Amino acid sequence: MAKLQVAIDLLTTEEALALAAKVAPYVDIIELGTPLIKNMGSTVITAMKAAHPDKLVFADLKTADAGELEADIAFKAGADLVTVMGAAGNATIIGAVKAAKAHGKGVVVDTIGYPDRVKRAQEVTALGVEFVELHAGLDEQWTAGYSIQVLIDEAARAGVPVSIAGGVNIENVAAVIKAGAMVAVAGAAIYGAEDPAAAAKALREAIDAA
Ligand SMILES: O=C([C@H](O)CO)[C@H](O)[C@H](O)COP(=O)(O)O
Repeated sequence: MAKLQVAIDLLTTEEALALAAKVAPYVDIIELGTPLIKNMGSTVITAMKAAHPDKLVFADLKTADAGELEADIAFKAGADLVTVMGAAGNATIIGAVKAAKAHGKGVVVDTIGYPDRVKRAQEVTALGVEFVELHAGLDEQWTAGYSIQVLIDEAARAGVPVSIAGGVNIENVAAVIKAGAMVAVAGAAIYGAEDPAAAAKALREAIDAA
């Protein structure tokens, strides 16, 4: 069954916990966004895991170097999954995977900004990562001409476990799952909604029906 991941791009632990409390019944993975972790530090990871021990807590570290060290910090704080940049060297990804194995947790590679996301997804899967995030970041999404269809087409030909992030919403989530993504990541479509719980519920239902 495909998973729903809520990306919490809010800036304080208090706001993140409040949102997670509303949407937890409908999501499988709670992502602590990079700006949130940069603002609050690893304490937000600990607070979220304590509040939601039954959910996978995803620390969007976007590690670019010192993979083992940064991953170890997040796993010790309570993370189940951490991200490493696909643009990082293989040694960084291998280091993070080493830390994940030591903790019984996992690494996700984020392909943001990488020219050939599918090729990199196939390469890093061989390094032992859990899955690869085909990701158009917020800046890319705000660039004229952006369409999530690019990521949907990439997922369909990746042939390795992937998630899709970058503008997932109720209009396109079924296509995201039908393309083969094992995880649909939704940030603004949930935290920016008037009723985040209703938005998460609708996404969950659309995923289950796809
Ligand atoms: O990972 C993200 C970004 O780099 C900022 O942290 C977003 O959470 C992710 O792209 C989800 O985006 P939207 O669903 O488009 O809000």
